[in-house]
Amino acid sequence: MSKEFTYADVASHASKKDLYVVIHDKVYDSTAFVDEHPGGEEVLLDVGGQDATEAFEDVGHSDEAREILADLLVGTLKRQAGDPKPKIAPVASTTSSSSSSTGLGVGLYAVVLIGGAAAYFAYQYMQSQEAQA
Ligand code: HEM
Repeated sequence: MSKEFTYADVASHASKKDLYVVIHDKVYDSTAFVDEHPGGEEVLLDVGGQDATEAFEDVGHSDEAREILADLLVGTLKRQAGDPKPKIAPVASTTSSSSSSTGLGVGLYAVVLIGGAAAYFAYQYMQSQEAQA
């Protein structure tokens, strides 16, 4: 069974020699990895003892990076009243991108409808011009 940490527990591990980060509500001990991080130690130290989900996901880390994470796992985050809200999960961004593609679908539908209507009125106009001639 994995250990549970509160935010306060995690926040007490914020130094280079003892560095925990939270990503997607899981707690990772990144101490051994700081020096090896291809993105540099600075960025990791910046999020030490905090929720690094957004920072981690913004970079678009590879599957290999996620495998490294799995090895650093020490437990899960136990949220308490008053804790900061969870940072945006990738699931949420997938949902929003799929909903925006639905938006495009509706948009295209509207373009076809409006285009059709415009063609119809243009046709009517041409007919009336011909009638006048
Ligand atoms: C313990 C958590 C983390 C692990 C295990 C990790 C792992 C890695 C790995 C393996 C790479 C190489 C590229 C790749 O495979 O995606 C990488 C690159 C990078 N990481 Fe992280 N990372 C962590 C957290 C972070 C955080 C919190 C930031 C904050 C912004 C960050 C910023 C970067 C950047 C900017 C690069 C690109 C470096 C480059 O291509 O020059 N990483 N990371």
